[in-house]
Amino acid sequence: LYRPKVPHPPGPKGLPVVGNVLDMPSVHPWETITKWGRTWGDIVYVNLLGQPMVFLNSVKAANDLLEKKSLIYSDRPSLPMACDLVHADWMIGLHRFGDEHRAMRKLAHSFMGTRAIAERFAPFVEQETARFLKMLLRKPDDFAGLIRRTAGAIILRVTYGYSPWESGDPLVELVDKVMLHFSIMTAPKAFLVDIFPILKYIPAWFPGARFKRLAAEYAPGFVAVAEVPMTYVKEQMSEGTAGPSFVSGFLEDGDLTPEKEDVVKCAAGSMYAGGADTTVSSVMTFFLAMTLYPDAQKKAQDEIDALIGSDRLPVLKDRDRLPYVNALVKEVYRWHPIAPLGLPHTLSQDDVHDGYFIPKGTIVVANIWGFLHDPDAYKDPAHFNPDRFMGSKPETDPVDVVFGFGRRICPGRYLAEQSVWLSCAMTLAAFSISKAVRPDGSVIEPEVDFSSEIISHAKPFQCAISPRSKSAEAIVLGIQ
Ligand code: HEM
Repeated sequence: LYRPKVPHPPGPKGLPVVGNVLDMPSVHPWETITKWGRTWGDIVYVNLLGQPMVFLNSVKAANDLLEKKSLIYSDRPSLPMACDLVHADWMIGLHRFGDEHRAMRKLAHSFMGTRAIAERFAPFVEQETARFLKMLLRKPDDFAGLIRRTAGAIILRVTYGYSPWESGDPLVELVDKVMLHFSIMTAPKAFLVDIFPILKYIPAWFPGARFKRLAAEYAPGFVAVAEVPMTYVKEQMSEGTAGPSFVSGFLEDGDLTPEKEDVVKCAAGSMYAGGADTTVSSVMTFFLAMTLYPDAQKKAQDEIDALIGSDRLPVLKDRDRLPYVNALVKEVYRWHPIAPLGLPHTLSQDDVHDGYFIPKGTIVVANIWGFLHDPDAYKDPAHFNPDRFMGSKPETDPVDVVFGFGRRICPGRYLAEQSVWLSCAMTLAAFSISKAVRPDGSVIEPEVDFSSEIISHAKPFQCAISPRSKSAEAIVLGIQ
């Protein structure tokens, strides 16, 4: 039968066998992919050691493939290290597309899948964020640790009814370790076994099989992150002391089968892991931006003073009343999206799109950073400027893309939006953030750089954090 040859989408020409491996930088790959977009167009095709990959360089291309054709563009890559050796693929984010994934997402959706449902969490988010301010007053230099603890506290409270300790909490530390390993394992072709899957069968003592020993080291954390908090809820329930939570709500159901309990455990563990490291990155970016852009900070504080007053802290109900603060939070998401390349999707059957052939198994990556730094959509994109979202012709809302696409869109987005907004608004109301100063009076310029992992973080930086006024300090001291 005659079949006309349909070409792959255009892309940089690679070398025989290894393909484009040498073209793919490990530092800030989104910048190179954006350049490829300028040369090759919205859909760029590359081959990494025989693995076809497609990079989407416009919101339209991401919507056309990942939203409109989401039935076939919603699988995840099979990662031999993460999935076959560490067995981390019980997590929603790594789980193959199909009935189990759908069942976990359904549970997560019923728990936090709409803005209205997520609003039930407002009291927890407000209480934990207010506690964050109180701890920040005492330990301003530990702002990074306190941001991490607060994200952990919010997700652990809503998912398991667990309140972590102020520092050194075992569950916060456990999930941090697990997410570090998650980042390492999800870097493209991070381990030899990801390039040559057959290697998963060699014994751990074999020369070059370091990945096997690492897999054995990582695996228990991925079991514990699902089991330990689940056991905690069960113990609390048997003692009659369990607070309301996602897990206790389901465990109270008399008809719970062991299979359904397993789905609850995996969905809960996925939310706990997904919520631990993500909002942290956005709030750190907020602190960095406030250190560097005092005018934006002052404008937001003036708005809070004028519209909320200085005798109380903003709460989630104030969101619609603070347009500049809202614009500033949007700019935090845009300036540095926490997942610059989202999470990779995988195509589950051959597709022909716009005259190009994309084979089954292609890894499809949305260049979210590129969308949000496109000079045609955002004027002077490297500059942190909340005003771009004000006025009668605001630039496009980054929230439309930062949480991903289609049937894989972030299930925690409404909780995330609440947490990030409140951390920014409450911090702005109570504190002033500026560049740190050395004992000799010289100013410490923070380095503006972000890590290149799948969840990208601002590199550690210093800033000075102090209460804005005596009355702000008194309000923070009065927090319970
Ligand atoms: C600023 C905060 C956050 C951002 C920007 C963010 C962004 C994302 C993105 C881009 C994806 C990949 C979507 C795709 O594949 O197209 C994702 C997936 C996911 N997120 Fe979030 N996220 C955030 C916070 C959270 C929180 C707080 C939770 C948990 C409560 C969470 C849980 C998850 C899970 C479980 C997945 C995997 C979904 C799947 O594969 O079906 N995220 N997120």
